[in-house]
Amino acid sequence: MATSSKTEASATETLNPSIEEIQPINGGESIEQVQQKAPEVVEEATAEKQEERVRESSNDKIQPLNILLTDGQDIGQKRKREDHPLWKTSLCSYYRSHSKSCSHGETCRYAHGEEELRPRPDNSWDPTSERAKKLMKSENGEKIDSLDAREDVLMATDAFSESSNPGLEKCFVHLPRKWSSDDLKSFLDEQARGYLNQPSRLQWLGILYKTAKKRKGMPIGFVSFESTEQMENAIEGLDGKSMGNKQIQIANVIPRSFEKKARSAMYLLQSTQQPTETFLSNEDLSISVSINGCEDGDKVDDDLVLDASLSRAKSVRDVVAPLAHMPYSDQLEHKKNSLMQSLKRLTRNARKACPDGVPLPEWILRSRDWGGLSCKLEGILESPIVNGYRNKCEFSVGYSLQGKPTVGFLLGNFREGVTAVEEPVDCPNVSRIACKFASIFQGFLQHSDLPIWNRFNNTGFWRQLTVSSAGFDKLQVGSIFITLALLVLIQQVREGRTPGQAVEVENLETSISEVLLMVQVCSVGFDDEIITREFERMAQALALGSTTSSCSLPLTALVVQDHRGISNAAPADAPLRPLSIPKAGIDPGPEALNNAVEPRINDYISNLRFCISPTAFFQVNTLAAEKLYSLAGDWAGLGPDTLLFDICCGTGTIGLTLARRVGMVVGIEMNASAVSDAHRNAEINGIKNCRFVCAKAEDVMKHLLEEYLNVPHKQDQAPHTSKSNGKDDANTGDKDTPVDNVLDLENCSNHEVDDAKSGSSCPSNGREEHEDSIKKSCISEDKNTPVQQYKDVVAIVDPPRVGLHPTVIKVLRTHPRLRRLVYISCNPESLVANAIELCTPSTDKTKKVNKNNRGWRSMSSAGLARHRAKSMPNSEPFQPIKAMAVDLFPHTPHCEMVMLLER
Ligand SMILES: C[S@@+](CC[C@H](N)C(=O)[O-])C[C@H]1O[C@@H](n2cnc3c(N)ncnc32)[C@H](O)[C@@H]1O
Repeated sequence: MATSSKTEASATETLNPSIEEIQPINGGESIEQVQQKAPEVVEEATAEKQEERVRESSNDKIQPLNILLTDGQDIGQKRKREDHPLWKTSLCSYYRSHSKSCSHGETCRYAHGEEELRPRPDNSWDPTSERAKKLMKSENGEKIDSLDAREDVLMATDAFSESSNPGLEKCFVHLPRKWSSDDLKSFLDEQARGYLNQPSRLQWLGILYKTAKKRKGMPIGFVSFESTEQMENAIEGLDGKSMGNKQIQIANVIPRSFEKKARSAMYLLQSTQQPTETFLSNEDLSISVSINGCEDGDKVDDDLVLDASLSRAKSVRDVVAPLAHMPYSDQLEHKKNSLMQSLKRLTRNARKACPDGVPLPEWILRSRDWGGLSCKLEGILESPIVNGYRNKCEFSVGYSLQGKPTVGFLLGNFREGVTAVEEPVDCPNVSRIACKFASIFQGFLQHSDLPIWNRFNNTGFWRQLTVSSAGFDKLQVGSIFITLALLVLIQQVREGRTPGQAVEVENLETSISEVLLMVQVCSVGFDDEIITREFERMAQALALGSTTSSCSLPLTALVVQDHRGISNAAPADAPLRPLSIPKAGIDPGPEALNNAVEPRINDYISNLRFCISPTAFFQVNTLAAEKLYSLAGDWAGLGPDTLLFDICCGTGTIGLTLARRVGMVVGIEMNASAVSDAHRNAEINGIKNCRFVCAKAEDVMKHLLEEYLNVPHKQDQAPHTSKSNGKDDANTGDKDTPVDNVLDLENCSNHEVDDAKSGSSCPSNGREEHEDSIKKSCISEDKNTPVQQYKDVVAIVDPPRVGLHPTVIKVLRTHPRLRRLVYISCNPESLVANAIELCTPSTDKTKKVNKNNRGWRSMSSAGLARHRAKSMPNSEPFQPIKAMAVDLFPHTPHCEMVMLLER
C-alpha cells in the first residue's frame, strides 16, 4: 500500500517526541506522577501542557535546521521554510510564558504574538489566539464579528424583504440574532421615547416607521417607512448606534432588475393556481443589500484584517477546496496532524471518564509511547486521483453576486444570510463533466418560465442539480493510471519534486461512460401542465448539450426529485420522477417523459459491479474508496469462519467486496433504495452469502446478534448459504433460535440528540407498525434454514457523520462474542465520542442517566460520551489497536479514518 512515508516520518519525528523528551512539570513531578495522583483533576491541564511541551520540543527539533538556514544564508531555503503552510500558524507558548522572549528568535516556527500569527491552511486560527476566540464567540451567536456580518449580508442575493417600495426601506445590520420582530419594534419605539425625552432635541419626531421585521436567527432586520423624512430621521438617530459591542449599520435595499423575469413567471402561475396575494408578495421579494459606505474602508482596524481573510475564504474555490493552494503532500500532512489531535483527545477523554478506583486501561498507559495518541497512527493513504475525483456533485441553484441565475456552490452558510451561488470555476476536486452539465443546466434556467428557489421565503421551483458519473472500465483505468503514475514519477524526479504532489489524471474523465442527472424541484403551487412542459424542455436542453459538447459527455439517466422541505437535503423517500432522454433534435412529445429507464448508475469497486440508485449513498472517490474498504478488510482479520456485520452498509459495498473472504455477511442499512441496490448487487456479482436488513441499526442490532450468536453451537450443521431475492432478506434462523423481539426502543428515545439528526426511510407509521416491521426484518420467514455458527464475529461500522447511535454502541460493547470492530469514520469528532463509550472501563456501579437532564444540549460530543460511558453496563471495554487515514477528499480538510478496536 502506498503511503506518503516521507511526509509521515518527518511529521512523526517532530510531533511525536518520546516521553523522555517531555520536561517535568508541576514542581518537578513528571506528568505521569501527577496523573497517578489525581488523574481527573489534572488530566486536562497536564494534557494541554504536554501538548505545549510537544510543540516546544518539536520546535527544538527544527531549530538547528533553522539556524543553519539563516546562518548559511540560503535564502531560497529560508523562503521555502517561510512558505511552509504551517509557518507561524500557532502561537509560541514559550514566548508567551517567558515575558515575550524565545531563544529561537525569528527562526522560531511559532508566532511571537498575535501580529505574527498567520491563518492556518484551512483558514482557521490557532484556537488559543484572540482572533480564534473572537470567531468562536461569533459562531456561538454571542457576538458576531461586525464585518463578518456585513460580508454575509452582501452575499445574500435572494429575496428577503417584503416591501412593496424598497426605496422607503432599510436593512438594519448587527441586531441581536435572538431578537424577534417584536423586539425590533420595541427597540425602535424605545428609541423614539428616548429622543423625545432629551431637552436638546425637542424638535425630534422620534423614530417613526411603517413596518419592522426581524429575520429569525440572523443579525438583520428590515424597517420600512411612510416617508423619506421618517427614513432620514431613523438613519440620523440609529446608524452607528452602539448595540452591545457592535454598532448598528443601516443598509440600502436595492431592487434587483433581474427579478423581472421571475416576476412574470409568478404572474403566469398566479392565474392558474395560487391566491394573488401569495405571488404578489413574492414578486417583490428579490432585493440585494448594500451597506452605506462599507466599501470605503474608513474603519481599518483589527476586525478588517480578520474580515479580509474571511472574504478571501469566500471565493468558490476556497469554500469547496480550501486546501487547494497547498501541495498535495502538505495537505496530507495537515490532515494527519489534525487526526493526531483527535487521537489525543480520545486518550484524554477516556482517562477522564475512567471511573474512580478502576485502574487506567493498558492502552491509556501505552499512549505515552505515542506522544499521547490513543494508538499508533499508521499513516495516511493518498488518493489515487487528486483532481476531478468526485463522482458526485450537488450543485445549488441560486443567484450569483452579480444577480445571475447560477448553478454552482453556495458561498457560505445560509444561517449567516449567505445565499450567493457561484459557478464551480477553478475547483480542482470537481470533474469537468460535472462542471459542463452545471453550465448546460444554468443555460437552460436562464430561459425557464419557472423561478429558481428562494432560500429566504422557501418559494420557487428549481433547487438543485446532482451530477453522478461512473463507469470507469477498470482495466482501462488501471493501465491509464499506471502509465500516468510512471510519467508523473519520472517528471517528479526530473523536477526534484517529492512524490505525493497533485496528480492530474485528466484522461480518466474520457473513460466515464455513465452520467445520471438528478434535478431537485419543489412543485408546490405550480401547475402540472407547465411543469411537464418545462421538464420536456429541460430534458431536450440537457440531451442537446451532452451531444453537442466538444468533450465526451454521456448522459444515461435523468430523474427529477420533488422536495418540499426547507433545506435541499431531501429525505430518502422524496418522490422521484424518471424522465426519458430525448434523441438530440427530435421532439419526443410529452408521452416520452413517461418512458424513462430506471434511473441507476453502475460503478466498479474491487472488480465488482455496483448498481446505485440516485438517493443511495456511494463514496464520492471510487478509487480511494477501494483502498479504504480493502484496508478495513485487512484489519478485520477475516476468514471462512467469520460472521461479518456490515453496519450502515449502504449499497453493500464493504460487505460484498469482502464476502468471499468470510462465511457470512449481514448488512444493516436504513435507506430502502440502498438496501434494494445491495440485494441487486449481490445478485449481479453472484454473491450468495450476504443478507441485507433494511432498518435502523439501533432498532435491530441487538436482535441480529442474538439471532446469530445466542444459538447453541451445532457442530454438524451444513455451511450456510443464502439467497438474495431482492426483498428484505431474512433467510436465517430456525425454530430453536431464541430471537428476542423485546424492543429496545425505550433506550432510543433517551437520545433525542441523535434521533433528531438522523432521518429514517423505514416505515414508522405508528409504534405498532414500526415494531412489526422491525420484527419482520429480524425473523426468518424460512423457519427451516439453520443458523450457521461462526467462530469469529467481526463488525465493520461505517456510520454517517453523526456517528453510531448510542443503542448500537451499547449493543456492540456489551455482546461478549464480538471481539473485533473496525470503525470507519468520516468525522473524527464522532469517532472520538463513540470510541470513548466503547473503550472506557465500566464498573458494577453504573450511574443511572437522568432522563430529564437537558444538560446534554450544551455538552460537547466528547463530554456527552463521557457522561454516557458512566452508565455503560459492566462489560469488557475495547482497546484502540491502530488507526490509519485514507484521503478520499483531496483539497478539502476532510479525510476518512479507520480504527481497529479489539478486546
Ligand atoms: C457513510 S455511509 C456508508 C455506506 C457504505 N458503507 C459505503 O461505504 O458505501 C453511511 C450509511 O449509513 C446509513 N445510515 C444512517 N443512519 C443509519 C442508521 N441509524 N441505521 C442504519 N443505517 C444508517 C446511511 O443511509 C448511509 O447509507
